[in-house]
Amino acid sequence: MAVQTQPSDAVQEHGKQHQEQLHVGVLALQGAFEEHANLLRSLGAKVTEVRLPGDFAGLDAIVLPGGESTAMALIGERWGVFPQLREWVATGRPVWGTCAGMILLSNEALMQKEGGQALVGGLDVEICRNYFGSQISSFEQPIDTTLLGLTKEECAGTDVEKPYPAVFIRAPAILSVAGEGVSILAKVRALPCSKARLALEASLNAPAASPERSAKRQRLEPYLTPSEELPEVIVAAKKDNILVTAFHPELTADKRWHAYFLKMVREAQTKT
Ligand SMILES: NC(=O)CC[C@H](N)C(=O)O
Repeated sequence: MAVQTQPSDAVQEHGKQHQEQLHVGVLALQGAFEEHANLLRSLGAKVTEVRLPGDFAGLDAIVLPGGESTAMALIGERWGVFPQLREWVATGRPVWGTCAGMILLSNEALMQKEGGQALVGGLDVEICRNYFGSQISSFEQPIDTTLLGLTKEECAGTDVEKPYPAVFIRAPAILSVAGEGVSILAKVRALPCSKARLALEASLNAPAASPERSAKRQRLEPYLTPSEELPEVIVAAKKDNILVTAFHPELTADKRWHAYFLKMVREAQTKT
């Protein structure tokens, strides 16, 4: 009997698929993790819900969903998943934070809950929690996504020219970028809600007069001073393998942000 030395087409095909399937962890402590998992699966990824340090094994990327960043931080510290996330981000592995997840990935968060909150950090930006207001001030806003540079094929059939329907729910906004190399992917024009405005003003009162305080005043000035045009805030940004969006791409049928993230993960793999 002839010995088969070449793998059959079926085996090769299976091997190819196996090699190409991305394995994405979705932080599942609280919030909209299931919706992310479903969308990622629909784009061909294998998904694991991450609750404990042992759940990181074999992952190519992690998504931090929307929800309540303070609750996630409390559980995440207690269950030991936050220290591991910090290491994940610090070693340059791909990660995407949406809404609460974006708060967790920023190095500085204004309007924190009383007593402060733990962050994962990694992206050198200053964000303001609940910039746009409370739950009842939720809104949908079309945003331009041409900067993502996706083709129609990469977007699972979505018309990339069409504005993207971004859903904002108690969303944060990026007010300033401190470090080098942060690409701004989307902006919207909006004033801070009254609570956020008060918090921004209060943050300028401490510490005592110092060069840091005047630098901060300069950064926050556009959000506090009335002008003809509404101030612009950043709602999507990327640096190396960190992606953040203030809105909730898992709550729409449009898959372009998930497709973009998976593309970013594949590119990260070819670089290593
Ligand atoms: N929809 C959301 O993820 C809201 C985030 C929430 N404002 C927080 O601070 O965690």
